[in-house]
Amino acid sequence: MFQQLLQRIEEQLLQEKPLVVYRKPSQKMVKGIFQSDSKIHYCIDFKETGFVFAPFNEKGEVILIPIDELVQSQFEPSEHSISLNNKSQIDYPSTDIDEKNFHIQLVAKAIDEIKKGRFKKVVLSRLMSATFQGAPLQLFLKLLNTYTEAFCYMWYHPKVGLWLGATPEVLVNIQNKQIQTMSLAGTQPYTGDPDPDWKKKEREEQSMVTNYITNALKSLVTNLYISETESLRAGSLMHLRTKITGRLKVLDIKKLVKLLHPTPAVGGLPKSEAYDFITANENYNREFYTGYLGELNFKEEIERASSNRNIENKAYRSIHTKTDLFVNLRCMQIVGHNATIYVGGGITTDSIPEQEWGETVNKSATMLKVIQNR
Ligand SMILES: C=C(O[C@@H]1C=C(C(=O)O)C=C[C@H]1O)C(=O)O
Repeated sequence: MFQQLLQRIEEQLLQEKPLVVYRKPSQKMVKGIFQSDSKIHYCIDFKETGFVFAPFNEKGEVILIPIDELVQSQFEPSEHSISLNNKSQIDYPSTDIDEKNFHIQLVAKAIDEIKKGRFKKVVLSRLMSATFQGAPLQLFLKLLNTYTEAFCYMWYHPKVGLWLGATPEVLVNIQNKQIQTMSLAGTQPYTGDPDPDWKKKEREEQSMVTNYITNALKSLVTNLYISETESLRAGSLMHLRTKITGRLKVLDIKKLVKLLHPTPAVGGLPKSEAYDFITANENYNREFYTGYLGELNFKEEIERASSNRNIENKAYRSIHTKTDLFVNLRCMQIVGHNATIYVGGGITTDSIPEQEWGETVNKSATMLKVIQNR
């Protein structure tokens, strides 16, 4: 069965038609969505059904792959999955000294602006290049094997390109009017401790994200619930996560997504000042990195056991509409045998530029491990 899905993906790529193949965190089901033509469809009012792929730029167009054909199959991660603990195994591509200096100076400039009061937090990123052997589909299989707790995907559109990723971050899950989101920020390498100590800088940086999201949601939801903050492992990294749930007063996905994206976990705070700083200073276009992607308005049939209401003792079914969107992190764009890997980190007044550089190097390991089959 899984073999059939792989064949269908290869066929679609050969025909240069749009597709997305993905697996949600902690699930075994891999879904492939195949578009029957090569057009670019856009998501306009978020009432459409399909797989969305949105850029970081809020004003940029959101691409939609309609569900012309859906093929799904269970995937069993193989026993030979890649080890996530051994940092020394990675061969980091040599960096140009200018590249490193540029990032360090960029972080220093942001810290200055924070001290001047222009904004409180900004997420700064960079790209790096690496070459790989084999086919992109091989890389996707390695992602599935390695990052079982992440949302793993391969997305392709002949007019846009090919992207792969394994993200730990949910933008929002919506089922009927019930929503779940998260504030994810703060990073340290995973050393084997599932609940490490966190410094004040990381705690503050993450709580800024939690506060932003809860304030943004206040007017839209009832029953707002904020969980305890916990450590979350994402491959060879640890983050701080707080889950936030609520019930929408009115189901308006467009409004909700507009409010959440980009969260201060990938943009900054205040939103527009941080955004302006990023676009004026980062020196490259993030495109779909730190955008979002996932299922929009998928119909899901839920079968429930018989109840008193069900006299004939049949299971009864109900149709739910579900939206599951993820933030596009730990991702790369593929052209031929070259991968462009995108990495960033949150800057606050307590940031140390050299360490922020190191954090982007650590984050690049997520994709490099897969590229290098380490
Ligand atoms: C921006 C990235 O990650 C985000 C930034 C984090 C941080 O600043 O600690 C942590 C998780 C993500 O919300 C990235 O992975 O490129």
